[in-house]
Amino acid sequence: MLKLNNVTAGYGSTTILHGISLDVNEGEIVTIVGGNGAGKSTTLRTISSLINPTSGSIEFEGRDITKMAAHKVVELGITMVPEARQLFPEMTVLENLQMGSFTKVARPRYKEKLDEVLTLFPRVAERLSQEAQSLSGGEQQMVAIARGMMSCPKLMLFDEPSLGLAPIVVTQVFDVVKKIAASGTTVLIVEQNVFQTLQIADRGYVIENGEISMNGPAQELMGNDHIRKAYLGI
Ligand SMILES: Nc1ncnc2c1ncn2[C@@H]1O[C@H](COP(=O)(O)OP(=O)(O)OP(=O)(O)O)[C@@H](O)[C@H]1O
Repeated sequence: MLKLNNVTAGYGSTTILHGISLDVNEGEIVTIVGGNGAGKSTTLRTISSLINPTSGSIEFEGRDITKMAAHKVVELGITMVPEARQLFPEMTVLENLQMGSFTKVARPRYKEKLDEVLTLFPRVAERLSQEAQSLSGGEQQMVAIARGMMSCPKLMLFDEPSLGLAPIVVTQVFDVVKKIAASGTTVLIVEQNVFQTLQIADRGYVIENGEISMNGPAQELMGNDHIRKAYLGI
């Protein structure tokens, strides 16, 4: 479904990703794990076309999206749930959800998707008229995920959805990601919370200093000595 071939990218003259290659197959949950500053968010920004690769290519459903404008990538069915939520703080929860359904594909399905996300997130349903900035961190994360779902994505990119949340909320977030995948949306998730992410993922890639240092089935990575020492603290 998604294929990165030897992608190099960065900011200005600073190269952050040094030839990243990875695949995501339809129906999978794939994770990219790694420490601070390894290049996880940069990888997602590059897939979303917020950053253009300096070399290499990106394909989605057989189509070359390497140089496509970001809004066209969303139209094709790739939606990112950004790090730190990035809601529109002074808009209500409902207005934030409406912002998610601006695409051609999503507009006619607005009502159906709204019902779906409000069933999945009953706490969000209770807070539709509240300003987004007045929600708790966990509630904001749920709204950010719900807003992403409103665009009817085929592939959802999650950028550290567990960041800064209490452990019980982190577990709820991972449960929601699993449900989204079970309902047919393919998931690529980047996380520092290596243990819980590998538990829900089918496959994983480890990124270190902008390079993929290891990849394989999630269960296998969880048993790997280097990963256990470096990321799981075992
Ligand atoms: N807008 C930017 N301009 C310049 N450098 C940036 C920018 N955004 C990120 N970087 C740099 O790119 C490197 C990789 O950052 P990135 O956000 O991709 O890492 P990450 O793996 O997601 O880390 P974290 O888990 O800490 O968010 C870091 O050294 C960071 O300082």
